[in-house]
Amino acid sequence: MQDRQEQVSQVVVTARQMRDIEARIFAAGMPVAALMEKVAGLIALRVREVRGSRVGILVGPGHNGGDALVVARELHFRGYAVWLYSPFSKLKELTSQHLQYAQSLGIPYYHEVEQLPDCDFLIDGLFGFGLERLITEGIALAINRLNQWHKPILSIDVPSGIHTDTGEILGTAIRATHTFCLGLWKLAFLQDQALEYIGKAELIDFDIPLADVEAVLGDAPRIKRITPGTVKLTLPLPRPPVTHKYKEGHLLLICGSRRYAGGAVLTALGARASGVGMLSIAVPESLKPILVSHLPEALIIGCPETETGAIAHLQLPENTDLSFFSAIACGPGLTLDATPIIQEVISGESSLVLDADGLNILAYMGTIPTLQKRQAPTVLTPHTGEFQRLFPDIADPKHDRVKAVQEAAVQSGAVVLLKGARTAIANSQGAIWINPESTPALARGGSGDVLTGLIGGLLAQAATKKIPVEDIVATAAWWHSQAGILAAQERTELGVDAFTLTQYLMQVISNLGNI
Ligand SMILES: NC(=O)C1=CN([C@@H]2O[C@H](COP(=O)(O)OP(=O)(O)OC[C@H]3O[C@@H](n4cnc5c(N)ncnc54)[C@H](OP(=O)(O)O)[C@@H]3O)[C@@H](O)[C@H]2O)[C@@H](O)CC1
Ligand SMILES: Nc1ncnc2c1ncn2[C@@H]1O[C@H](COP(=O)(O)OP(=O)(O)O)[C@@H](O)[C@H]1O
Ligand SMILES: [K+]
Repeated sequence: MQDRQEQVSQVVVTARQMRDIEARIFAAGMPVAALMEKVAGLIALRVREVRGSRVGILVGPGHNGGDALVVARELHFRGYAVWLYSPFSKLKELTSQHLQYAQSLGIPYYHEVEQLPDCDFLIDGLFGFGLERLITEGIALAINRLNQWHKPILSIDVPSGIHTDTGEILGTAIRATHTFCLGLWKLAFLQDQALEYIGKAELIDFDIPLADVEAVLGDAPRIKRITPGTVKLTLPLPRPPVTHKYKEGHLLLICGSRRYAGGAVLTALGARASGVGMLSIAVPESLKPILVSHLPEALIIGCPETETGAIAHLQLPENTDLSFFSAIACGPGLTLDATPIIQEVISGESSLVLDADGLNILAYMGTIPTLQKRQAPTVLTPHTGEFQRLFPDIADPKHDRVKAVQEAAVQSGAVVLLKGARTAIANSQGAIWINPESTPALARGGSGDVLTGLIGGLLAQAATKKIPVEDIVATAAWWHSQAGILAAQERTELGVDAFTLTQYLMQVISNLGNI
């Protein structure tokens, strides 16, 4: 049984779902004003840990503005110098009452941003999850001006101007340095396009009953955050005391070309870190010595080469065919000349991960519909460019990455992992995992190859276990980015080349503690 904190940390909601959850709480008897008081009281406690005592408070027309006013009042009583800014003449009733009281306490109130005195930081309560329309005119100008002050801005719930679900910028938006997400993680926090505006994200848990969350989310496919808790349930640890190498999975990697030898090595090192029982690596014959020198434990299968140095066709050892392997990962460094290989592995019956040129060949051949017919699981791991080539009829993932990856998984019948700052994974039933933490240190050639090997290795080890494939892919994505984070902490964001990344993978698991 997971504890409350762990369960809450996995939940992701849309604005609509949040509103429905709150409606149940109010219907059960919790007064709206009492909830606002509780939530804003928790925010005020957090704000008091921030350095500075002169605070500008941005007040919107809805309950986000109400939250801000409760925070303003609390800071005022704690001795802070507090100034209010609100360009709105019409406020919701509860918000209006809080404004009236704040004014009665003598807290100054301005209608123009220029009137705000110099302050140490700002608190943004202009709009929360109720914002649905574009921000225009005076308010947009005010937000742009406030951003230009380059003061720390602490946003309440979401940075004002960000769409709570898609993370789109609705006209303009507050560039927060810190955002306190209230109650449950909103989807925007996991959408790449919102990240620059959110700053450091923190969840303020205000005791939403999990029964209400369950009632609203129901049985529909969920969007979930990947957490250490979910990862621990999926890792192939502890190993059974009695086992042997073939029981711990046999992964076949098919990768590399004369032009791209390094990709094969990186994929293989990612696979090695997964702990897979047996690793076989099919490469063009001329790459064999490099692979042997990097991975003496692996079985290197040298294959005949095309004139350009790509694998011409697979030449597996005697008495071996593709069904011999628990999983196959295929693609990094292949070049487009390896097209027949992709046709062969798709028609095979092993779990299959396709990446890089594997995906490009797939796009070129237009074989997405045939993936639906595969009996064994297929995992596709595109970055945005590969995604667009593979799924040209799906709306640009830049607008809503989560929706895009969901559609792709449904369309292809595969588990699709869309790479990015917040990597998203979907299965064909529409369920989604999102990796909530990563580092731009990974935006570097070759780091995706490492991920492919890691996914392949975990898939091979899970072949005989009943773990959903998307859970395994999610675990690999989390593991990969945590290694990046760890490496960046020690070596800065410039110090995480893909080889170095592979050297940090094991430490992530040992840091996880007892499993
Ligand atoms: N429910 C609760 O009890 C709890 C809620 N909590 C807090 O409440 C927040 C949600 O509050 P909310 O629903 O009042 O919406 P909010 O985000 O403040 O703004 C909507 C207002 O903005 C207006 N507006 C919209 N677009 C506009 C535009 N472009 N330009 C100008 N105006 C525009 C819109 O007007 P309308 O569209 O109706 O004309 C409406 O008046 C939530 O994020 C959290 O902080 C917490 O305290 C926990 C308890
Ligand atoms: N800004 C970023 N923040 C976090 N992770 C990133 C960022 N940019 C890229 N990544 C991660 O780095 C990896 C890059 O993979 P990919 O584009 O396939 O590179 P390559 O093909 O060169 O190996 C992916 O796992 C992706 O999620
Ligand atoms: K806000």
